[in-house]
Amino acid sequence: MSSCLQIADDEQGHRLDLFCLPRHYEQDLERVIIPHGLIMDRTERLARDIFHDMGGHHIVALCVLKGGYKFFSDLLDCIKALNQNNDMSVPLTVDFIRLKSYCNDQSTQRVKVIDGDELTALAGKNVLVVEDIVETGRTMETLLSLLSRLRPKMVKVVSLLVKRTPRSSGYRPDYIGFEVPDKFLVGYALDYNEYFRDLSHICTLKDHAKEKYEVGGDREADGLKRTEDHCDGRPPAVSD
Ligand SMILES: O=P(O)(O)OC[C@H]1O[C@H](OP(=O)(O)OP(=O)(O)O)[C@H](O)[C@@H]1O
Ligand SMILES: Nc1nc2[nH]cnc2c(=O)[nH]1
Repeated sequence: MSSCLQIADDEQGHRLDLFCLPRHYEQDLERVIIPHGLIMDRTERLARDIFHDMGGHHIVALCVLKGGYKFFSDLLDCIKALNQNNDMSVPLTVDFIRLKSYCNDQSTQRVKVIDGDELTALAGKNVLVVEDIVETGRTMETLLSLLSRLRPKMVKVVSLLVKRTPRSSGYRPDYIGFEVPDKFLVGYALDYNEYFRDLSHICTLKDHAKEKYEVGGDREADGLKRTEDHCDGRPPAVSD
């Protein structure tokens, strides 16, 4: 089983005033759960593991947008650094796919392919899928089934985060950065209705922030379908 850094369920995280944070989110955040520096340190090690396991062959790194873009960029920078400083090196090319299933802090249970490159180029290739978080596992299982039809030579998945949750299908990526408690996380490109991607640390949200940036109004009364209809990838307007 892939080893990873465990963030315990009773981990309280860190006080906000110990870190630099954007002023526009100061009232919305609860705690810093994973500081940016720790993300970078763990990413460096994941890059080394991937380089040793997959090195020697051309890798197509497939970024799962939007949430995966920061981790993808930092992970590839680390692999590039290894390429420059080792006798062995691995040619890297990149591809992108955009998948969406979350609205507010819940899965709509339908994974939509919004857009992406023509992925037929993945046939016969060693593919490294780069994802920010696995929660239910639905997004990754949908993508892996889509990829299998393209007949790649090999597919490995790296996810920065895996959530410990009873909602999980049991799916585990090949490489995992951190295993995290069952809390909704934002920052480092993880969003809440498109906000908070512009935050460096991974944080929890205050309850009032979930209401402030909510899409679709009263979720209890509206039900899942209406909420899903309102989540079109455009950030809701919020007053300061
Ligand atoms: O394991 P799951 O329960 O399927 O959840 C994981 C997915 O949820 C998020 O995507 P989201 O739908 O929020 O789109 P985004 O990447 O544009 O933020 C995240 O980026 C993963 O792709
Ligand atoms: N931003 C964000 N997206 C998710 N998708 C699945 N789980 C999460 C989460 O905790 N935060």
